[in-house]
Amino acid sequence: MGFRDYGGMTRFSGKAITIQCLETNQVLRETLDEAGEGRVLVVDGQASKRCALLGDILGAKLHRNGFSGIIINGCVRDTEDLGKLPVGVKALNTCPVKPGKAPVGTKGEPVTFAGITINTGDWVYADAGMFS
Ligand SMILES: O=C([O-])CC(=O)C(=O)O
Ligand SMILES: [Mg+2]
Repeated sequence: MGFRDYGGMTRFSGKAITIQCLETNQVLRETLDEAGEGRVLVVDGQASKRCALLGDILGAKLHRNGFSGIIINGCVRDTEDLGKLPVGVKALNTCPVKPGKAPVGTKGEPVTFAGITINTGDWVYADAGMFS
């Protein structure tokens, strides 16, 4: 599936919180305002490479609010800054295009990509070999 590491940590773990969205990251933005409590965001962006769902600003919030990391079936941007954060960020690729802001998507529903289904509350253990 070709997931790559863009965060400062390649090993991270925590309880999953699942999101599905397509080329818009408003549901992700709102979720990042919660207390992370070591959780891992698992975002099914449906493998779109047309825009990035996370960049330096949301990445900083991910760290500040106490999430362990994020796994995105989609793209990120601002990767130089993401790499300085002590959180995990796995994504398919980079894309310079910003996402839409429409509040469209699901949160807390099971997501399926890379051949596995992840539910909110599942424990996720990520390392450098994950999904590669
Ligand atoms: O614009 C966005 O939503 C993504 C982004 O670049 C950031 O989080 O810095
Ligand atoms: Mg940015």
